[in-house]
Amino acid sequence: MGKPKDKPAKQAKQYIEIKEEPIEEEGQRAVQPPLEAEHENKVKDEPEEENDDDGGSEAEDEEKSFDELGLDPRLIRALSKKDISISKPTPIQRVAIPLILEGKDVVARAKTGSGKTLAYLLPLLHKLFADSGLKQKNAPSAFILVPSGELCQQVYKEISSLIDLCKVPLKAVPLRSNMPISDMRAALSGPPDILISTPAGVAKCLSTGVLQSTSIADSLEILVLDEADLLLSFGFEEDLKALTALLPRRCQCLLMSATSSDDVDKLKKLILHNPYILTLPEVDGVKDEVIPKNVQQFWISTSDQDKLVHILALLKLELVQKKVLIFTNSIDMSFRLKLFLEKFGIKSAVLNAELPQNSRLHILEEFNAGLFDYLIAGDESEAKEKEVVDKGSNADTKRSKKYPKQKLDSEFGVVRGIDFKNVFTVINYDMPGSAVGYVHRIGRTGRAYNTGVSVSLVSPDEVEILEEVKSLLGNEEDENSDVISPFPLLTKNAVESLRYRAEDTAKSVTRVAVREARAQDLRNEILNSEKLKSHFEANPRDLDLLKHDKSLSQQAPAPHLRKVPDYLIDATTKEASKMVKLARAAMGNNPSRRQGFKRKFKKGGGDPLKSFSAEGGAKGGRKGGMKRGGRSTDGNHKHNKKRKSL
Ligand SMILES: Nc1ncnc2c1ncn2[C@@H]1O[C@H](COP(=O)(O)OP(=O)(O)OP(=O)(O)O)[C@@H](O)[C@H]1O
Repeated sequence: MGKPKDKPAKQAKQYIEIKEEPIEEEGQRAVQPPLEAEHENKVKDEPEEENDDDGGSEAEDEEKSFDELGLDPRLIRALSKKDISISKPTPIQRVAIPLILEGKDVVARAKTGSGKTLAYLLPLLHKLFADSGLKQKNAPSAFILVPSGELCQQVYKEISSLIDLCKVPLKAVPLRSNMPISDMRAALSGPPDILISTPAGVAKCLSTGVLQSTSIADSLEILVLDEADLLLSFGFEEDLKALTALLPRRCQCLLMSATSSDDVDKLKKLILHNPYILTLPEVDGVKDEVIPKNVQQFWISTSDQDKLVHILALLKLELVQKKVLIFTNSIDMSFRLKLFLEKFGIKSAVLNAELPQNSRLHILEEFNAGLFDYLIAGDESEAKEKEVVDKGSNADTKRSKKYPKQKLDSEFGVVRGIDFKNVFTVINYDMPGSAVGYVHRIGRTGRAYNTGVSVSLVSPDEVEILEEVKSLLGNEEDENSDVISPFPLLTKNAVESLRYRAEDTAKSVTRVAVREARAQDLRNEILNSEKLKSHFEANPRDLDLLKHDKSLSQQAPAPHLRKVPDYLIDATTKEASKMVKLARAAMGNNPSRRQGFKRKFKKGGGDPLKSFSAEGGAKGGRKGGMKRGGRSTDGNHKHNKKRKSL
């Protein structure tokens, strides 16, 4: 088994800023300052190391393999056997893995989709392989705490597949706080080596005696807080405090997060001990590293009422590539959109906190497996934040209050951390309520260095939040550089050509129709949920049992709405649509080809989104690129100062 060959701190200096907290005096981890208390340790920068005296160069570090990080060969083989073979570590993995193997506490903040899960899972498994069977235990050796049930399942699947592929006798179990106590007891009998749960799940085990605090103190070796920025905001503070008091001094703690926040700081102070803090550097003062560079971000200025016709034009005229994940801020709006799109023959599924968990997991699995192309996610947590900003001005937000909060699953988190596979386009039908919410939503595309696009529909009420996002992601030194540009492929003509049909159809999607569809979907999914439970127990790999993008309206779409007549589409839009299709064909379904595609277009300067001008038609190459001050849809031209290169 190899050892890390370079000092980890040195290894990826060029990618990640490493800060090491000063050594505290020896003490019990159990004696922790209260959450509110000021942490006494100050973060200090690592001493400057101008020259790489170990001979390591930036290029060499980029080439570092998993093997050179000192990981167990079984894990490396397992990575190569996964559905999408993983051969080279991502930057955060390159830095975090050796530190974790050395036993350090680590705080890792890295952009969405950058591979944080494997950054902690691989060294965690490596350590458990080595320790396996050494000591009789009464509780799991590792706890992985996540903020939502979906993430719990996702992490569990990832661990289970690695354990299976490595053929080691380790056991991981996922836990839900709403599980019956008898199920919890059965899950923890043994005990398993790894427990994946929300903090509430662990708290329930403790309060019901399923887990003993002395067993945790004796057995726990590693604690991971994944999506740490959410753990406190999802209301797990008390549960975490209770657990902290039980942590043995030797327990290694890891904290993973895509964004930094006061909550992350609180957790760091509460739980970690002399951690290495891995954070992304601001490259040349540019802060947009939070969102991967390979995601092109666009916006469209529109009134609230016109959002339907705009999204129809984007999807029906094929101006965005599939798969498409669409965010709304309420469940009602999700169903309204689904019903509306159905009328035009566009099938979609809705994901929301009201559905039973089995259904939600199955919807995610089907979408990830490519069984349908459009998923509408009701991201109500963002609406709540937005309500404060909006003072309740949004009609759909108001309507959603009819559905009492307790009906929704409080551990549902549709946005953050969920690894939606191969989503090319994220559309914000409603803008999220916060800039951080925006980062997490957009992070569902461009994962693992694939390319992606985001398009936000921005009404006058939402301009403020757009500005917040711009200032969060923008380049302080060059105020004119737009991180989010006006969407260049949708012309005013294209929108107008669909306006009559869209407005006429929108009238038929009444509140009553929405309410009925919502109730119908819930009934279907409750039935499905039971079938799913038993079916998946018997056939864990079968994805084809139930389809979630079924039509909810009674009538089939009218033929004239299903197909947009040729005479309605102007030449510019046809050209734009053709280019998007060509781009899709060039990429195929294989995500790994996307990178190659991007390189290909880069060389020729012909990425359609970069080179197409809605005014002048597609010309390819730099000359044909969107001009300064060029105009996309009405109202956007003023903001079209300069396009960010990717
Ligand atoms: N070294 C790698 N090479 C290629 N793909 C990878 C690598 N590591 C992870 N991935 C893939 O990248 C995707 C995103 O990884 P992951 O979910 O860990 O991101 P994340 O940083 O946790 O994002 P988020 O902050 O949104 O949760 C996953 O599909 C994962 O399988």
